[in-house]
Amino acid sequence: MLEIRNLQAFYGEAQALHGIDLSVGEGEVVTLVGRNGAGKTTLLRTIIGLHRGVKGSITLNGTEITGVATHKRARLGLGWVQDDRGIYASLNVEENLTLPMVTHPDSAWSLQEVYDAFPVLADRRRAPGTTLSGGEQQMLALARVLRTGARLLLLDEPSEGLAPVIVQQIRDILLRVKEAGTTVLLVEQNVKFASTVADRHYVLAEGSVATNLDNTEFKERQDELLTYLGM
Ligand SMILES: Nc1ncnc2c1ncn2[C@@H]1O[C@H](COP(=O)(O)OP(=O)(O)OP(=O)(O)O)[C@@H](O)[C@H]1O
Repeated sequence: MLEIRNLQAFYGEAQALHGIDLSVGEGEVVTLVGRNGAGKTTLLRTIIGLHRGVKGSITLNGTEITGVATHKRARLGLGWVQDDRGIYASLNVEENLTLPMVTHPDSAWSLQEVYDAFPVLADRRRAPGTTLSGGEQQMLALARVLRTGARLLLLDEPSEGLAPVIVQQIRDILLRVKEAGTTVLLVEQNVKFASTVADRHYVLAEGSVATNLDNTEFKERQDELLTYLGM
């Protein structure tokens, strides 16, 4: 579904990605792990089209998208949950949920499906974006992208800073998303969380792929990875 070849990204003169090769198959859940500054967020931003200064190839279902505008990439099936969650503070929960453009009606979640999956959003449907807790914001951000019907979700640290009970709910939703056949590429520093949702993992180091592990190998090497990541 997603094929990345020799991807390089720059901030001015400084090179942040040094020739990334990566692929994500249809229906797979794949994580990007790595120390701070390894290039995970830059890679996601490059895939969604928010980063300029890029060389190399990114294809989505066989279509080269490196020169394609971000909104057109969304129409091709990419959905992005950014790390600041991108909630409209002046709108309430339901308005935030009804705003996104549905790009793929067959896989788009209805409001009712969202409320069934995230009861807290149903309870808070009239609450302004500004009053939501971190966990509620993360759920809303995820729910909004599910409303579009995106076929490949790009998530930047969905579990970051959340209470264990919320992390568990996010995990359950991701497992449901996966069961429905949606493909997911996520940045995830929580190794335990990553191992409960993903099929494969790319470990990035200094803008390159250090290693690519299936989930069995990843679990076997969990202690080593935790030490490497400084956790
Ligand atoms: N706006 C920027 N201007 C210049 N350099 C940047 C900018 N954003 C990131 N970088 C550099 O690009 C490299 C990759 O950063 P990136 O944020 O993608 O890493 P990351 O793995 O997502 O780290 P973190 O977990 O801390 O978010 C780092 O060397 C970082 O210093």
